[in-house]
Parts: sequence; C-alpha cells; structure tokens
Amino acid sequence: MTIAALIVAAGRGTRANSATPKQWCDLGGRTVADITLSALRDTGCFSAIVLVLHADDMKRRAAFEYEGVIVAKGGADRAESVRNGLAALDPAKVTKVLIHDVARPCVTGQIVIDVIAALDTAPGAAPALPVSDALWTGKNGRVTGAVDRRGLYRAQTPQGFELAAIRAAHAAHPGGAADDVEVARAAGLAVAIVPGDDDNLKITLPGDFDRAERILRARNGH
Ligand SMILES: Nc1ccn([C@@H]2O[C@H](COP(=O)(O)OP(=O)(O)OP(=O)(O)O)[C@@H](O)[C@H]2O)c(=O)n1
Ligand SMILES: C[C@](O)(CO)[C@H](O)COP(=O)(O)O
Repeated sequence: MTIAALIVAAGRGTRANSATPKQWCDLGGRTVADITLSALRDTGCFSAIVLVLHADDMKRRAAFEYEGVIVAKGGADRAESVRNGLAALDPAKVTKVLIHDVARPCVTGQIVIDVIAALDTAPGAAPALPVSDALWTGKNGRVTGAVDRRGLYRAQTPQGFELAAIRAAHAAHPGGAADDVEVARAAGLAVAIVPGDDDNLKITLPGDFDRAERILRARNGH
C-alpha cells in the first residue's frame, strides 16, 4: 500500500486580506507552505507528495521539485485544483491519497495516522469536530432561527481516500463541492470520521496567523 499526500496551495487567500497569498506568508521565520509540507513529510507516511500551485506561483516550483515534491497547476476552484493534483499521481504506484489544505500548517501527525488507519475501514476518512456551540440562522443582524447542532461536524483536512475511488468521484461530480468528502459522498462512498483537533485551524482570516504561530511556538516549546 503506498500513500500520497496532495496539498492544495493554489488559492489566493483573499479573506486573509494580505498582499501576499497566505500560503507564502511568514509564520515564525518559515512560510505557511513550508510548514505544512514539513508537517506532512515528517510523518514518514507518504511515498509521494503533490503540491498544487497557482499559475502565478509556478516560479517557486523548482525549489519544491528539488525536494522531490511533484508540482501540479491549480484550477479555478479548490475542486479543480484537487483534480489536477490527483491527475499527477500514478495509480499503478499510489493506492491511497490524503488531500490537505496548505492553509492548515498546524496539522498533527496523529491526525494523519488516524486518517490512514481509518482507510482500512472505509474508502474515505476525514477529521472533524462535533459542533459544540448553539447554531442560529440570521439575517440583517438579527437571529431568525435556531438550528439543531446534533449530528453536525466541522470538517478539517487531510481528507483521505482510495485513489481510484476519489478520482472517479471527482470525475463524476458537477463541481462546487465545499470539500472532497462532499464529492466522495455524492458518489456514494462511505467516509469515516476521525477526531479533529481545534488547533488544526485553516488560516483564513487575518487573525488566524497569530493563532497559528502561537500554536506552533507552544508545540516547539517556545
Ligand atoms: N482554486 C483554488 C482555491 C483554493 N485552493 C486551496 O484550497 C484550500 C482551502 O481554500 P481556502 O482556505 O478558501 O483558500 P483560498 O481560496 O486561498 O482563500 P480565499 O477563499 O480567502 O481566497 C487552500 O489551501 C487553498 O490554497 C486551491 O488549491 N485552489
Ligand atoms: C476543505 C475544508 O478545509 C474543509 O473544512 C473547507 O471546506 C475549505 O473551505 P474554503 O472555503 O475553500 O476555505
């Protein structure tokens, strides 16, 4: 069984409101992308790593390829970037793939191990956290209703799949899915839920950089 990691890094990070796309921003002296890549590589779980880059970032590909990373070109949305990354993997060599957001540099080895282990029980597996707050609907600054939180989860990545299954699922999907689990479920694939980690945040908004840096510093004993 050979497992690949696919890191989607072709977004522009518009919500982070940074002149530099968030994956190239600095966290404690390293870029978000380098931290995320190291976090996955250091698990020792992957026989191949694909990094999907925006066309404007292809000037960076040589440095990653020098490190043995396979670089693919991103698409107009996350799903297309995933498809392009999957196409860069050889199904004769890779049986399973974990698809991860470059914007989640605080991912832990334990989550990676848990997702891989859960793939022995289902063709898909992904980390998530149960919703622990009350949920409302709202409009124009007013609460319009309450939503039952029971059975709701906050999805994280890496999301793992049998490679052939997720490739077929993406090929059949009309597009617009929020994540690869949605694509997998649309194709009828069972997806196991593994424990997520509140520290496995997705850097999305400006304040997320400081939080991620605090998490990483605390982990490194600083
Ligand atoms: N066309 C795209 C869009 C997103 N992503 C990746 O998908 C992940 C999750 O997307 P998100 O957090 O929304 O990143 P951005 O699209 O960059 O952020 P924004 O929506 O704020 O522009 C990120 O690692 C991002 O790089 C991608 O590879 N290709
Ligand atoms: C894939 C994901 O991180 C799972 O929570 C999330 O769907 C990405 O959402 P975004 O709007 O593309 O950041």
